[in-house]
Amino acid sequence: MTATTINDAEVAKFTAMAEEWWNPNGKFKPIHKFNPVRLAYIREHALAHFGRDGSLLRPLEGLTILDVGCGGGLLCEPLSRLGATVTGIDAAERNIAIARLHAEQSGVAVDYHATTSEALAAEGKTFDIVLNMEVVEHVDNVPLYMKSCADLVKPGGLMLTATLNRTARAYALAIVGAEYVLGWLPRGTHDWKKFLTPDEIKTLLKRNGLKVTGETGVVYHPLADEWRKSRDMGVNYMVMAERPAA
Ligand SMILES: C[S@@+](CC[C@H](N)C(=O)[O-])C[C@H]1O[C@@H](n2cnc3c(N)ncnc32)[C@H](O)[C@@H]1O
Ligand SMILES: [Mg+2]
Repeated sequence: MTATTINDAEVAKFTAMAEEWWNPNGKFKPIHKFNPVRLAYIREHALAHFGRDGSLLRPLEGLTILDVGCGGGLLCEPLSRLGATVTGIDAAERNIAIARLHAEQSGVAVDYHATTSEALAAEGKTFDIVLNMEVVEHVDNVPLYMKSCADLVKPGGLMLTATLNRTARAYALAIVGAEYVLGWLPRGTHDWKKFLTPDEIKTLLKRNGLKVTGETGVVYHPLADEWRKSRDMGVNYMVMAERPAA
């Protein structure tokens, strides 16, 4: 049997929620709220890394982006609007169907496929930027997942990872708080044991030939009802890495 990163129960869970992706007040409300800060992070680092002029209408023109575990395409669409050539993949076929329909209705070009990072890496595909946003805590075989995501990064390219830290605070906020007290997320969305610390993520990136070049925490500000970057990586965080040019 070939090794897979697919956890059937996780993929079934996301399949069951697929109709909700583009509802800003639905089950993915936290991701909608979270989207501006991570889009800004991706945009800022893509511009800096590839020497692009942010004042242009489509500053990412000519760059290829792969969004692994793209869900309904909440990142794919705005990145395509910024000019990038975007491919979105997800293990849940239903997500891909919803993402395709929405992109079509919005008049945005995104190349969507129901597949996995390991399948795409086996084909030898590579991209300027690989996004790994809120997925690693939902997969099986994390080493294979991180290796295949890293293999998909071109020499000189970037990989951005966002996930949840395995701390007591993340348990209190992301699981007890978000799922049970506030009801922001359906109960059972996250399994604390599957969370990875920034050091574990960085070790996996380095092991697969990437150089870690940045990291930030992301924290919710209740009064502003807004997520912002922070030095505090204790709950939500993002890590940036690059594959040295060949
Ligand atoms: C929390 S959602 C994040 C969606 C998207 N990246 C975002 O942040 O808007 C996790 C996504 O990963 C997908 N997924 C789970 N396991 C996967 C795997 N092994 N390979 C690819 N996608 C997977 C799920 O179907 C789901 O759409
Ligand atoms: Mg998650």
